[in-house]
Amino acid sequence: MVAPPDNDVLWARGLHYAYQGSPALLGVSLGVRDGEILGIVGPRGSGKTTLLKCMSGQLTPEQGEVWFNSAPVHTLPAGARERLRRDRFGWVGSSPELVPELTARENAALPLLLCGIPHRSARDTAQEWLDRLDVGDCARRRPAELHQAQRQRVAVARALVSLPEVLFADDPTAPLHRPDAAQVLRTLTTAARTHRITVLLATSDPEVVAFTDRAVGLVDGVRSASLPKGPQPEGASCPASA
Ligand SMILES: Nc1ncnc2c1ncn2[C@@H]1O[C@H](COP(=O)(O)OP(=O)(O)OP(=O)(O)O)[C@@H](O)[C@H]1O
Repeated sequence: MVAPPDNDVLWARGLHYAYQGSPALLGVSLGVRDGEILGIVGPRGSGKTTLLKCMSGQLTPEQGEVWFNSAPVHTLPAGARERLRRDRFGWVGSSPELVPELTARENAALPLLLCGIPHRSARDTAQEWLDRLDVGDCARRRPAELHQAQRQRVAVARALVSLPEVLFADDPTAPLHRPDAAQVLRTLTTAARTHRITVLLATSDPEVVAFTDRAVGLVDGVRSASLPKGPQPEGASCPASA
């Protein structure tokens, strides 16, 4: 094994992964710099989710290596990978997987409570993130009482509340209308830049590239050329309160 370059917080080399023999990744290599917001752009089924899961330690690649802060992830035992994901990484997917019995604020506070933060402090911090994402007034409601877009904002708050070192965002705005999506992306990327959170942002929407520092393409499990950053969508540069 050869250690990755020092300035890459996350680094993958030659990742291969297949589902029951059907290939999803065919030798993907990728370096992510500290504090960078990196877009991974590709059509449906191109392997974005599989790549994020391999890089976050949720899946073990069949071939290839993943390194985080110059330490190998792909060789870690399951328990250590679980701790890494809980303590250092955040994840938000394209559908909000909230705990139905908990309120929006309790859902958003979960990562803090799991790290042993006292209840009151966790609740207050969760409320701040719900406010930033414009769902502060939904704090006491349970997921079934919220619209899909509100649930997704709660899921984004939950992903950011513990200020992870790396946030894996897998098409986080897929269930949102365009203006909603732009606002959530502004809050997410502003928070990441303010708190120096490294972000891997997978999307099938080329317009999302405007919110990233750099973007790479993925097609049929293979990296394509890096994508140019287009103009920001209207209002994308407005600062969010994060
Ligand atoms: N659990 C699974 N079992 C079998 N095949 C899968 C599974 N998950 C993904 N695949 C297949 O692997 C390939 C890559 O899927 P993946 O979800 O990583 O792509 P994606 O770019 O994230 O797509 P989407 O935008 O639709 O989420 C696709 O052909 C998909 O059908």
